[in-house]
Amino acid sequence: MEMAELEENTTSVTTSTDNGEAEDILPSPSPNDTKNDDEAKTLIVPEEVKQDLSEINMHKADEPTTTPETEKLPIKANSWLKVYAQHQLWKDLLLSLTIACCYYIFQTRLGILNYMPGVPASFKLTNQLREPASTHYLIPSSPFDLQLLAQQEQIGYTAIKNCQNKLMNPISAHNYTGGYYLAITNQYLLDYETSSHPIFKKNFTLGPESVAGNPMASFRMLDRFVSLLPLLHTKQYPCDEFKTFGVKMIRIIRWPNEKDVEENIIRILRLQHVYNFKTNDVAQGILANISTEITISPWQSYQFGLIALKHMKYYLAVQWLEHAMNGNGSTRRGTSFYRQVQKTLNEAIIKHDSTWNQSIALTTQYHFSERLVPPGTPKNQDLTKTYKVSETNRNFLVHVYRNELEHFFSFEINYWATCSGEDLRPLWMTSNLFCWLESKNHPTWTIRPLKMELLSLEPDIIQVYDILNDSLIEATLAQTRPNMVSSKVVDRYDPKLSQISTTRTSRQSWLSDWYDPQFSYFSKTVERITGLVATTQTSSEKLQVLSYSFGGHYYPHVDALRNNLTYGLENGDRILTFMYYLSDVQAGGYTSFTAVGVAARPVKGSAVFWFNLFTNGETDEPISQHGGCPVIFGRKTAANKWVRLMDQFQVRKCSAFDKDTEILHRAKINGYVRVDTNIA
Ligand SMILES: O=C(O)CCC(=O)C(=O)O
Ligand SMILES: [Fe+2]
Repeated sequence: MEMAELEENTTSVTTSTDNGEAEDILPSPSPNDTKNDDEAKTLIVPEEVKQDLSEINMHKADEPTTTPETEKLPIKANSWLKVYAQHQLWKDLLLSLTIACCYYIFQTRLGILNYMPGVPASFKLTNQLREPASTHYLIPSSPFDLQLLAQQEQIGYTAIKNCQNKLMNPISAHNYTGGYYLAITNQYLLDYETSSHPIFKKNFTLGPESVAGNPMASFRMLDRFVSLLPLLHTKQYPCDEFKTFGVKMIRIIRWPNEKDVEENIIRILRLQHVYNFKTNDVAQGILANISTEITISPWQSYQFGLIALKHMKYYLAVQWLEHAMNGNGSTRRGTSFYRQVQKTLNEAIIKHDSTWNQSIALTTQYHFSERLVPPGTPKNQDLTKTYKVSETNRNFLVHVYRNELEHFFSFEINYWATCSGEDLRPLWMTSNLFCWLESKNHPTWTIRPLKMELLSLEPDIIQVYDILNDSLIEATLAQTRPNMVSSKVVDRYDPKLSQISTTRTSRQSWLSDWYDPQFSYFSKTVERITGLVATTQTSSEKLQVLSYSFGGHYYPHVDALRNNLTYGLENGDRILTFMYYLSDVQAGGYTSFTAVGVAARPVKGSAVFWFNLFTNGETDEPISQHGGCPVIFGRKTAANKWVRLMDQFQVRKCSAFDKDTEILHRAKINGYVRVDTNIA
């Protein structure tokens, strides 16, 4: 399914949601609620609701009305509150407000966290207090969330470490509960000391950030919080310091739950799926040839298998379950754990094989990875041959795709390949690509020419370096960080289906040029580089600032809004995307141009830009299709400036069919300085 970017109509979305919630919570006025029938009548048809009513009746003109009109009326919360106030019905006003508040608290503040095994019931109750919506803690496994958690765990670790000595006292160690707590304490300490601790030891100040940017360390941390720490957070645990830590944790952050662990696993599975990381490597803590030395136990491998199965990544489920059984040789045959894993593995193999379909096999072999088990395949068959076919097949598909033939899976295969750094551009193109110094586009660049790099010809995709300074980046992030919310996408065919989605797992915030003069730099720079109009309110959208943590991605899409063009309809569609990179990324996080066959590397202070529309106004699809590759280590921040079509009528000539980009053309006319070495 094709998704397009949700444009900036968040205010209207929120408003309608608020109204929707409020409808349910307000008591429908009943005669018992009011003092007499006359008053009740006045309430039932309030003046400002009458208008809504007549509108609704207009739409429902043909429907037989069996129930009184007022009962069907979708009355807005604030309408009723106003009515109560106007009529000085203080009791009703108070009641409605109380119900509204309770509803709000239950819906937004209290998560239903029944995931924590071994946590006392009283503890669970307080634990249900979650952060208010719309802070940056909103998404499980978000970097800020994990960072704070990692920072706090330092305190918990010190408390537990002190407690270990107490528990090793011969009297408590021999007592039954003392022995139990000592065992768990030791297990916790070992777990911590083989994951987060070495990271903190390397660099104490950057410790929390490094844990939060490392999928393996984060997973191990969340898993400790969910499966080990609750066992210690009991009345009996002889360690007051740790109890204080637990209570503080609930107050200042929240206690992570199994959903957070699941989200972390999903992100690691996504990394495997896109980058083709081998399960055995991941279990050894190796991602993208970088060894984290943070490993996954057989029990945890089993959890990975279960989550992969739940999310229908059958080939990964099979691999993780196999690993749980024999991966590191420590799982003994015949134990109940072994049998449990075996049972789940059988289930996964059946599901895997039944989804195998010979007719689509050639295009989706990467989905099935190296484990190709079509029904009837003899065991121990040499699969290397089939794997090779898939490589050849992928190159073939790249070719097909470049020739713009419809092919369902090819863009996805190109996405995986380019995200991994493969260059699929044809020779005719790469041999004509170059870098140049641009000094004539605008007087600004006379003294400090722009470093331009052509990533693609027809259409031109250009990356330009060193156009942002660190202080502006800092200011932008500081300004937007508190307002980050999870990004949404809208269904191309049904805009009502806008939702937090798995196709786009970033967080975002909007920043206006008019908020602070320093932020107008982003629009001005677009104008000075592209020659388009971008600094007026109608010519470009506010800056959209994005943040991705590990596993965060944006599945291939086009930025043009087409059918979903509602916000700023009169300004026209998104003619050009100018995307600034506000950070480097430790590993991953490229921007893949699926049809062109190349990915831009995120370099802090650079930007990449391209036209989404032809000069005749139509969407340049699939060529403008692109996606944000999953971040492997670290965090990625970027910012989009979308330029709209209508205000460009004087600067970009319309034509029936002209794919050419003006920027390179103009540079050539200006006599640009060509640099043949790669700037990046
Ligand atoms: O993060 C990226 O590299 C791509 C982001 C993107 O395509 C978008 O926000 O529309
Ligand atoms: Fe995009």
